[in-house]
Amino acid sequence: MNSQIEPSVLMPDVQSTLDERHITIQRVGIRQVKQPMLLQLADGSVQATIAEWTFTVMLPAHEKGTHMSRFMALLNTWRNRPMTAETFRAMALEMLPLLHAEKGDITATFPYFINKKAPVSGVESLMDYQVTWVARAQGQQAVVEQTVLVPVMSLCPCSKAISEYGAHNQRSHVTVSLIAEQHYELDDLIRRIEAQGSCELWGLLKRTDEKYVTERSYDNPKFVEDLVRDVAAVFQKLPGVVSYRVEAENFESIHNHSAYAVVEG
Ligand SMILES: Nc1nc2c(ncn2[C@@H]2O[C@H](COP(=O)(O)OP(=O)(O)OP(=O)(O)O)[C@@H](O)[C@H]2O)c(=O)[nH]1
Repeated sequence: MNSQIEPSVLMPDVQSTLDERHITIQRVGIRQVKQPMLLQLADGSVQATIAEWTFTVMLPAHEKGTHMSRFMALLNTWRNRPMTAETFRAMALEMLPLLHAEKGDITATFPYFINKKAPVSGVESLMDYQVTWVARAQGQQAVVEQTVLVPVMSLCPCSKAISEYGAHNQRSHVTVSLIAEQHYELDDLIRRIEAQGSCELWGLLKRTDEKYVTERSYDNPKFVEDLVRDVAAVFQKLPGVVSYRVEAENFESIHNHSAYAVVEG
């Protein structure tokens, strides 16, 4: 064997052969890839997190297999570059020529951390929020959808109205998916959503803060319907919004099931 020849050239390349079943595959790729990820924040700092990635492309009917190794190769070239939703979009556009694909999607789900100050004592602690970015690319265009899951507190208005004292309350998950013509920072989206809960959450609370949270939620009761409507009203008014979806799940403390609502606009 000639030692100058790259060994893979001599190997059969099965995925490059012709397929005769005439079936286009809408999405083929890899998923459940866990990798460190750097986020470029608006204040110039960089946050380290870990993302779970999915990469897919459309495969034309005549091609037997995609270039499976190139998804990971793409991720490798981006792994030290701090990401924003905009660079994530650029990554999806870069994937298409690399994979010889007309169409493809990239999804990354990761925890995002905000340093919050408790409402009375001012003690600082981190809160985690689950974020998902989906970039859908076709030709020269790519659209990014940002989804954030924001935990808040909800207190039942009915329970408050019918009870001589107290009211049942619980943790609620408010999940907003947004496609917009202009960029919205994660902090900005999260704060707009948190403001609509009966009360927001913090990682660390002292007794003075706990009193505040208890009274604030009591003064601001919300059904699951109130949560989705109030959050939807915020996103309806934001400039450049193409579409939004607001979902709320209340982990009811008086039931072993959740109350649930969705608004799409
Ligand atoms: N297409 C495809 N490849 C698979 C699958 N499972 C494992 N692989 C392997 O993924 C490996 C890398 O795929 P390719 O990107 O085509 O590798 P390559 O031909 O060395 O690289 P390129 O020349 O860049 O295409 C190959 O060894 C494939 O056999 C599968 O279900 N589909």
